[in-house]
Amino acid sequence: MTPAPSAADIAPKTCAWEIRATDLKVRAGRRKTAVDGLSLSLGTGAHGLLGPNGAGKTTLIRALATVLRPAAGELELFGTSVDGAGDLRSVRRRIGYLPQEFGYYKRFTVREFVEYMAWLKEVPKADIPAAVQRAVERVGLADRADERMKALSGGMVRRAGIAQAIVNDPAVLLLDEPTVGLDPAQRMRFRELLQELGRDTCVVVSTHLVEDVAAACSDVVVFADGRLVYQGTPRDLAAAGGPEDPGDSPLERGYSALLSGSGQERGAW
Ligand SMILES: Nc1ncnc2c1ncn2[C@@H]1O[C@H](COP(=O)(O)OP(=O)(O)OP(=O)(O)O)[C@@H](O)[C@H]1O
Repeated sequence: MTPAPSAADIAPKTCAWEIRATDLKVRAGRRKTAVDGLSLSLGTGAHGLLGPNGAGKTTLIRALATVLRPAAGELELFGTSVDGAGDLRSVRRRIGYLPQEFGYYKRFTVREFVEYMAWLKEVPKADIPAAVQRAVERVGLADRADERMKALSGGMVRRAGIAQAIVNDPAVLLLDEPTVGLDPAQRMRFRELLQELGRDTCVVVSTHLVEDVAAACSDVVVFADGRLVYQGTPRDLAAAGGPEDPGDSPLERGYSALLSGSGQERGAW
């Protein structure tokens, strides 16, 4: 008789890196290779993804969310290859994703929207009400949870988007420009949430706001023209800049110095 599987056999595989890309290429549209030979390993922590317009950040995040399939190279999430050949359901259950633009039914209340996303993520039915309540509380929307989505301001809609991304307690959380439209107080609160989430989650946050990265991320990934330009601590990135580099803060100057070294002009039109 075959022995029953042990708890270790059926527990989710633990791995040093939640995300591992090796010479990864991803296309945006038919022709453009927007991620062009990326090798990168990311574990638990808040990783700030910086790069100029068109660098390939959104394309990378879409590949990590398993929305886009790699064109070449290897991408592993939780040690499982996501080349499109296998069943990705168990991987997707462990991902939270806030796209730059996300769809929702305007007549849904915030609670209904987040509940719906929890159901799509296959959160066990009995756990959904508490998971939704916790998610809306974490983004400061508990008092608006029973209002319809169409009655919310742009910043509140984005906070509802963050709530749906965290409702399944993801092991990998992907946030594409999450602070767009947030007022200063909410941005501060978001930074705290990011720090909190980064303690036990692999968070990748794409942003143009270098200060958000400085305040909330333990690791910075700079991406330009589909390629990795830098990965390291915010402190080391700041040290790469000098007084002659453009920017309002040491980190911005370090970022500018790196981009000009890689042939990119930060902020050039
Ligand atoms: N559907 C598409 N068809 C063709 N090219 C595309 C498509 N989507 C994106 N691109 C191109 O791929 C490159 C990377 O785009 P992407 O949106 O990933 O960059 P990004 O770093 O997120 O930019 P931004 O900071 O402006 O949001 C750009 O050159 C863009 O023009």
